[in-house]
Amino acid sequence: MNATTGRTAVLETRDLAIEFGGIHAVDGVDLVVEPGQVVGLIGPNGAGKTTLLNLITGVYTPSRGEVAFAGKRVDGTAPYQRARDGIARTFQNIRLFKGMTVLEHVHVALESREPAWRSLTSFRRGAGADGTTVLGTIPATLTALGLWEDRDRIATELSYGAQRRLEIARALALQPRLLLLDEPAAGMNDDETMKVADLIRDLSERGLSVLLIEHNMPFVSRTCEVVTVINFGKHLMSGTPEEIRKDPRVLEAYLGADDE
Ligand SMILES: Nc1ncnc2c1ncn2[C@@H]1O[C@H](COP(=O)(O)OP(=O)(O)OP(=O)(O)O)[C@@H](O)[C@H]1O
Repeated sequence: MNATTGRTAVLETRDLAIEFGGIHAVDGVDLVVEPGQVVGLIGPNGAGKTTLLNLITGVYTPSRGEVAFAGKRVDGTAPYQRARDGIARTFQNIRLFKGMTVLEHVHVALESREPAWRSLTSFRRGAGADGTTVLGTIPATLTALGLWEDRDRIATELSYGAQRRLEIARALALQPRLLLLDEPAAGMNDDETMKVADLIRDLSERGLSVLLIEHNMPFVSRTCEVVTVINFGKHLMSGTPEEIRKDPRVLEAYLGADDE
């Protein structure tokens, strides 16, 4: 519970950590995402950003610390359970199915959303087995992502940017409360990048909470209210995009990295 707002955070990690054979990939990170907030996660290559997402989604089990989703501890639950609870994600490397159309990808996500017994008896957060997503209907979702015209095309034959947009559409079909995006703007041109940024703002205005990893600072500035910087697996600072851009600790972290 946030002492200032009195609201329960959608996501809260406390002292979250994992090590791989002596490498402290994530080392005691506290992170909060409030309802409807877009939080950016930045840091040099190898800082631990994707590993943090993998801890939040349950791909990895933490060596210490906690993950709470909507006020309830979820560390220890399986990734599929967290997805059903309302945590959806996209990946740094595009993961689409060969031979499947755009529309089929969204339908598969929709069908995986509920256990069969539950979709017969109830609906969750205003959506059941009726085909609704965060953006209303599937056509509305695909239209918002500029994919409706391409709905019958084989997904892997789309442009790289369109494939990334499809991953977001697919994640939205899970009707999440928290959307985790790993470099959503990678491979997109400037126009596509800004359209996706505006879409993310729109989603947050509809109440969706978003945690995103991104290196593209104009994109981060346009979408995120708060940015958290991690370096060597540790929380370095949090602030507005403007505060982050000016902070000497952040500049130093990036300059100190070989490949940034
Ligand atoms: N499964 C794993 N086994 C061993 N080491 C790992 C594993 N996953 C991540 N690491 C290590 O953890 C550290 C953090 O990696 P991670 O991919 O989380 O960084 P990142 O901030 O997402 O980097 P990038 O911006 O390059 O994607 C790196 O040193 C990486 O090599």
